[in-house]
Amino acid sequence: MIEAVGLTKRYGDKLAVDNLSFQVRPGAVTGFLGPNGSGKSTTMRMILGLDNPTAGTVTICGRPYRELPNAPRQVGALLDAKAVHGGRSARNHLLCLAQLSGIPARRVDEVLGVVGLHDVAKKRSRGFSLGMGQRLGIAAALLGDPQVLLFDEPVNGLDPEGILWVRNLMKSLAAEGRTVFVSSHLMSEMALTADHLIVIGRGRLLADMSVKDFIAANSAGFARVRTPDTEPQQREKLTSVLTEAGAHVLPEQDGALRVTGLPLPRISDLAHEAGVRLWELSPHQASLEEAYMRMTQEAVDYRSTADQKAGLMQPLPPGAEPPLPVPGQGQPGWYVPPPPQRDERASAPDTAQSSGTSGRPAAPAEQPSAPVAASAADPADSAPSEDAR
Ligand SMILES: Nc1ncnc2c1ncn2[C@@H]1O[C@H](COP(=O)(O)OP(=O)(O)OP(=O)(O)O)[C@@H](O)[C@H]1O
Repeated sequence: MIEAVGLTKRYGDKLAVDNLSFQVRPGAVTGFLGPNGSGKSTTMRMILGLDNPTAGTVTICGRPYRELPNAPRQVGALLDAKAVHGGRSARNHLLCLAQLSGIPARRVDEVLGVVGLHDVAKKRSRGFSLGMGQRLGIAAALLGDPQVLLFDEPVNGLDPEGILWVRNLMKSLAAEGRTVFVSSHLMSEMALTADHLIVIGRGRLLADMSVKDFIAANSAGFARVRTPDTEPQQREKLTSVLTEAGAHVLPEQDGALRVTGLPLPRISDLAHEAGVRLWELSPHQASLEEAYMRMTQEAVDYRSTADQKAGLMQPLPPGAEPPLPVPGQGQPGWYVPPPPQRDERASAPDTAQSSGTSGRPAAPAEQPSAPVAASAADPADSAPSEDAR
């Protein structure tokens, strides 16, 4: 169990972490989400004793990291996969970490197998790809077979097979009763991996709840309605009928309508009364990404501006019309999630009003390629020193 109470970190004028209180419990994967610069890495560094809090406390199993007996055997962490001596081989890097923590050498070969680096164990890590570096960092985190694991962006640079492997690894570690705290910007992956979420923005706690509750609290279900493509007037008629009845109707790119504010049976009745045939009437649940975007849109520090591409734009061909503006775009609170993908439609919940998980299929039951053996490296060896960034 990790517990933060009033955790605060200030760098000069910058309040990086602002009075954070939360618990990360064993037996579950807890996702740590927040926009760029929101304070996730700083929080993780304070958990690991690499930064001192300006105020507040954070403990692991009731003690600050630096007071844990044989901490590398209790806590494993991947903070910065690049923080490796490039001239050392993968095996030697892990051997050094193992020797510092009194971990037997055979454990190094075990974790090299677990992360799939056995064949390149004698190669210098300098030549490793981004994904291989991530795997080496994960191996270091697993080295001491710790009960508490922290991973900062573990799937960064991994290929699809690697992402699936990390997902199953996290879940297996949690299923063994370990505490697994993982940060990521990949919402679709978090929706499949995490049980619980801690979301921060500008250093402050925005949410501490299950993935299911988070989506339900930050998004609304909607109905997708499609009229015959061959009769566009039916679509217009239905749009005005539904709008008059109090629905909010948004056109989707493929010609369907996204309807919120009315239950599915009512949409069906109104269409029937108006003599509009329907080719599709389906319930949809918002994704974790949509819910996250909604919650954090006020807490984003680094946002790209519209790229005008003034000098690059081709003039429109004669007779062509510029794209239609999207209703509400640019207004405060505007956010239109992307249209659902086909596989999401296939796995949507039964009613537009129901809450639930992301609406995606459950994670496949693949197991990691080798038995999960966990362990820890001393994070102090693989992360920059305090305030050194
Ligand atoms: N050593 C430092 N000195 C000064 N400011 C820092 C230092 N470390 C972090 N910060 C600032 O604290 C804020 C939080 O940074 P942090 O790296 O914790 O965010 P993050 O949520 O991990 O971001 P990202 O998702 O981009 O990795 C940022 O504004 C960052 O510039």
